[in-house]
Amino acid sequence: MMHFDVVTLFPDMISAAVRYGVTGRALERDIVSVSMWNPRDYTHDRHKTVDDRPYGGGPGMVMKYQPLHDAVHAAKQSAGGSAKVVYLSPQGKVITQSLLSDACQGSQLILVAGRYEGIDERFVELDCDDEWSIGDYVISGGELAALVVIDAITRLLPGVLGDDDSASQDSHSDGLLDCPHFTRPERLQDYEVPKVLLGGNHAEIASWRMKQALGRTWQRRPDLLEKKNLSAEQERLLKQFKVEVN
Ligand SMILES: NC(=O)c1ccc(NCc2cccc(O)c2)nc1
Repeated sequence: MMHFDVVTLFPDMISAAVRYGVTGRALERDIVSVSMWNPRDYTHDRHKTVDDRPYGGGPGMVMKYQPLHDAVHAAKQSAGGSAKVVYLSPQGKVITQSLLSDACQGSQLILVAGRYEGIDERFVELDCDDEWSIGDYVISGGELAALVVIDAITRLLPGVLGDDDSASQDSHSDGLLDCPHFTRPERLQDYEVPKVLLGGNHAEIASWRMKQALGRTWQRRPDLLEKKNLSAEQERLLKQFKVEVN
């Protein structure tokens, strides 16, 4: 059982989003659990203050250390597991499929979702083990980033996806982009389904799919291809793809 604990000022945002699809089924089957911890519940002043003005001036507010620290402490107590605390921010390490598959090994992940201009740096330094980013852009809070992490990790857990190998067939699971997919009708306007997919030759279909994955990666994300050591067969298929497109 993997425990996700989300420290967030908007707990309903998290609980509402994880109820659907793959994550919803994983919750029902107790493969994962998701708990929310609201820093506002760990304030002790009348106004339940979670933010304050930035030292040095400037626009916006900064989340205070103490409510965040106490919320994380409560999350750690709840599952007693070896919890890893991750702060989601544009300043973090950009997540990849391999980083997420490594994260599957742990049993408890505490995800801290910031709002406002950010959080007191001393919380990042003292209480967080890692800082992750879902990409080089800024959104209004870390909650959507936490949901991306929860979804992407949950899919990788054993038993979550239908036939296990569909996760391994995911794009980016072998460092390549996904191949094209088709379903009925066979003909749409002048665009036909590739004939090879209509036959039953599974070996031929598998190599067509690999060729397409290699070709699309070469065309759209050559940076990913740089990182890959291709097998002789993959090199042959990519070469064939390049000939066919020219
Ligand atoms: N790329 C991301 O993972 C990401 C994460 C959070 C976020 N917004 C909240 C926030 C939190 C901290 C600093 C800050 O500047 C903004 N925006 C983008």
